[in-house]
Amino acid sequence: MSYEIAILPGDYIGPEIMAAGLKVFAAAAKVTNFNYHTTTYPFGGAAIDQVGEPLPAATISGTKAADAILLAAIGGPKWDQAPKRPEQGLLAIRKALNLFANIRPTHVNPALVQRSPLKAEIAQGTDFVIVRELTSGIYFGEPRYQHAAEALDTMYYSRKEIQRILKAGFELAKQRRQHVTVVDKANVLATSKLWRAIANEMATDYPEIRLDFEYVDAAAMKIVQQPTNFDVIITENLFGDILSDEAATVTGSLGTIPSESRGDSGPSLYEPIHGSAPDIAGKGIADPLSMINSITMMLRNSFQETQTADLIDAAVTATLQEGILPPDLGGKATTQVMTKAIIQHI
Ligand SMILES: NC(=O)c1ccc[n+]([C@@H]2O[C@H](COP(=O)([O-])OP(=O)(O)OC[C@H]3O[C@@H](n4cnc5c(N)ncnc54)[C@H](O)[C@@H]3O)[C@@H](O)[C@H]2O)c1
Ligand SMILES: CC(C)[C@H](C(=O)O)[C@@H](O)C(=O)O
Ligand SMILES: [Mg+2]
Repeated sequence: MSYEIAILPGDYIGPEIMAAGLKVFAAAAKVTNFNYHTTTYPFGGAAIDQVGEPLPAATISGTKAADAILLAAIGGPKWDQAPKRPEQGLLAIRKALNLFANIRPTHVNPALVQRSPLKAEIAQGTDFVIVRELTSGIYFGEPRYQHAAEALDTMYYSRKEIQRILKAGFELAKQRRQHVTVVDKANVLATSKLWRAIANEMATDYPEIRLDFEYVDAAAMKIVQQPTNFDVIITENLFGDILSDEAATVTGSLGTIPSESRGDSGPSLYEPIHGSAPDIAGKGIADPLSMINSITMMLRNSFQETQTADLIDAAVTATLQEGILPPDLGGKATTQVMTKAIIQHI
């Protein structure tokens, strides 16, 4: 049995952290005899440069046929004025593969409590997951236009779209601490009012789950004030985008957080939640942990390969405990030094 993994290195620090992650993966897989095969596809700005299109047809068909997809990050100033931006490719692949549920964990690693910008007593024990709706909402709603005098975006949600993301969140909460917080703006937005109504209906199917609601502005405050109060946050596309960068920072750095984007069937896509970090690209200092953590998330969730994932996780923790940290976590270790140190622990 060998798994087929589609690799999308992307732009700026994307190829740097992808290379690091794949080295760590290969070292661990060798020890556990885990079999896999990778195929690399152009995506994002790199694909615009190669073929004039951020999501080429071959990348769609190759990723669809794979068992899982690893993406590093796309975008950057080089393509900011391009007729089609790399980000359009990212939205398009999420839509093409129906990856409506985006799972973004916020876990404060005990080895990194001191790196959180929050006081240690507030940060420690933080362990929640943001379940972000990924293929609808204001990112995709029609009509949309930009004219010189005015512009329009539309926030749209159908009942079916809300039901399936809420279900994903409730099911996840069943395996965790049975607590769901739906984050919305139901004091203003019609879409949020529908989310609340459907969440309350669905709650009757999940009597074991404690369900509460927070307005997004208050939730943004509570994520830094009492992050341990959350277990599973379910929220719409744009709110989830914003809150997940905030939540990531509580853990010490945006540079460590992975994500899974999944649908009802077909391969999941695993990627760091951060972007292509053009400000540090080419300097060799990108934190590879977000990519490495995306690989362990893939191993656990798509392949049920806990042995290889545990091996990598233990090597990462041992490295951090030795005080080998990248600059975003307050250390001096380059991407290469981090990668070598982690491999030495495998
Ligand atoms: N999924 C994706 O591919 C994705 C996600 C977010 C943003 N983007 C794109 O990335 C580009 C840059 O966006 P941005 O600068 O607003 O956000 P960003 O997430 O790339 O960077 C924000 C800050 O975090 C730092 N950072 C991020 N990842 C890091 C890592 N692994 N190690 C160390 N530091 C890290 C950066 O140096 C920067 O200071 C934009 O084109 C944006 O659209 C892509
Ligand atoms: C690059 C951008 C389109 C993307 C998003 O907003 O979804 C990113 O910020 C993310 O969080 O994956
Ligand atoms: Mg984002």
